[in-house]
Amino acid sequence: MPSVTQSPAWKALQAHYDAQGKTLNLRTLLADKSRFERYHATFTAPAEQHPSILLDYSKNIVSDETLALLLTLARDSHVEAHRDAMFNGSTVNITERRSVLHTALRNRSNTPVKVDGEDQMPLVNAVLAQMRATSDAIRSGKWTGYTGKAITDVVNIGIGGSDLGPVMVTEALKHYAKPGLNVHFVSNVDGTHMAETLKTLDRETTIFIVASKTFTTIETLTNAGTAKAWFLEQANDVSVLLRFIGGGGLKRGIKGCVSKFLYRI
Ligand SMILES: O=P(O)(O)OC[C@H]1O[C@H](O)[C@H](O)[C@@H](O)[C@@H]1O
Repeated sequence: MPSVTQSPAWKALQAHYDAQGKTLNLRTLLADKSRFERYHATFTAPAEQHPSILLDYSKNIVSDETLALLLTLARDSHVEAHRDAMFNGSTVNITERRSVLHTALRNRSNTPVKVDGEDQMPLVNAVLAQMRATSDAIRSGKWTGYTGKAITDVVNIGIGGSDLGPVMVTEALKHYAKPGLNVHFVSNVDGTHMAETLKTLDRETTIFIVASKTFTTIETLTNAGTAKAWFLEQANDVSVLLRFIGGGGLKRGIKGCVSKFLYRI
């Protein structure tokens, strides 16, 4: 594949930067009172009347010409075709030779997303419903710890994307969190991270989530093993199955976790 920096669109953008871009000044750009009108976009959800998301890109150091050249570069690089391929379930993850279906997870319109001719939406909706049922059961106190006490602490064990995603969602939805239900994240394989977290927890009121796409990640498996050993110091072998929820590749799963508590991601 030819390098993007050799393309005419890139060269035109570079020439524009050398001639004018370097000296563009935000104060001068913002003096144009109609700039915001041209440099913003809004999103209105299908069921809503008013926009709920505003993207204001007027504060970027770009002129109309820069923007036009950037868009030409994006079009010439087939960004739109790549975007469409991602949304329709094509194999865009070329290293793992698979589609990336995070877009399907957010597809509330439910339009079919097909992989090898098979619509993935029923599976996505089933897992979302399963997750809703689990979180409702924990929040309402229907699911208790192994001695019957309500859950007070949830520990997410995962690293990389399997840590950052849950952390981000928890931060973003903090407002809706249930008071008294604490969430912890253990990602570091350095034993101190798990040890310091466990120090504050009660086995009778703690539940663990093991998040992993592959279930081969050594840090995650090591930390899950440590947590399991800690749990079994007091609980019995059967109850551990119910206190660990695995998220990730269904096929591999996690030792000591029944399939009912595995969530296919
Ligand atoms: O979700 P997992 O398969 O356990 O992988 C967790 C993480 O492992 C490594 O750190 C990779 O570099 C990350 O990209 C990945 O998110």
